[in-house]
Amino acid sequence: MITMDDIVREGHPVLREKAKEVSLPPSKEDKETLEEMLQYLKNSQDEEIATKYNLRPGVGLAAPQIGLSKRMIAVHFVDFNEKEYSYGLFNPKIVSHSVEGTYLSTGEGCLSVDREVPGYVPRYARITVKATDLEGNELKIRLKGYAAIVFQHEIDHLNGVMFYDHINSEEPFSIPENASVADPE
Ligand SMILES: CC(C)(C)[C@H](NC(=O)Nc1cc(F)cc(F)c1)C(=O)N(CC(=O)NO)CC1CCCC1
Ligand SMILES: [Zn+2]
Repeated sequence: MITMDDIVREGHPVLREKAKEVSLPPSKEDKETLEEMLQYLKNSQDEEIATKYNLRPGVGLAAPQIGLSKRMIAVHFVDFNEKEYSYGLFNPKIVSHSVEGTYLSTGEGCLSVDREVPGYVPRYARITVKATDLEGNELKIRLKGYAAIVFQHEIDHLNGVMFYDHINSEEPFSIPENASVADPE
């Protein structure tokens, strides 16, 4: 099982690499790794297991965060409107996005970053993602709000981008005027 010991922290070069496409159909090994990434998120959100294995509760994980420079991400969360998202995805790609922006009023953190980095992280408010799931289905997923933020955060990891790269260093709590907060009303 994946534990916090398997999660690389900022400073590790793999977090700044552009991850490689996974050749499809995926090898048994790639499929198992992606399943383990999804299982980490489920375990981390289970009070008992998270406590027993000292797991930081996560909503998303990208393969580079376990030292694997491959275009694979896992997400597992419920959004502000109680909609559930649970996916293991190969080669996710943002194929279109809104002009409007969004951000979390709490800012963002990262399983690979053991410190608080204050500031708003501007994201696209709506995105359409194409990817292949664990069953080999080609998906086209339209996302908005918190879900759009999580997917953008994870896909950024595949391109060597960390959330704080988006924070305005002069004015960390400034946001583009066409951005609205993603938090629940
Ligand atoms: C870094 C961390 C603070 C752990 C963040 N979790 C989070 O924002 N909230 C959360 C997590 C739960 F499991 C259950 C719950 F109710 C709330 C997170 O998982 N990530 C994923 C990550 O680091 N991926 O690489 C960071 C989030 C910041 C915005 C989107 C993802
Ligand atoms: Zn992260």
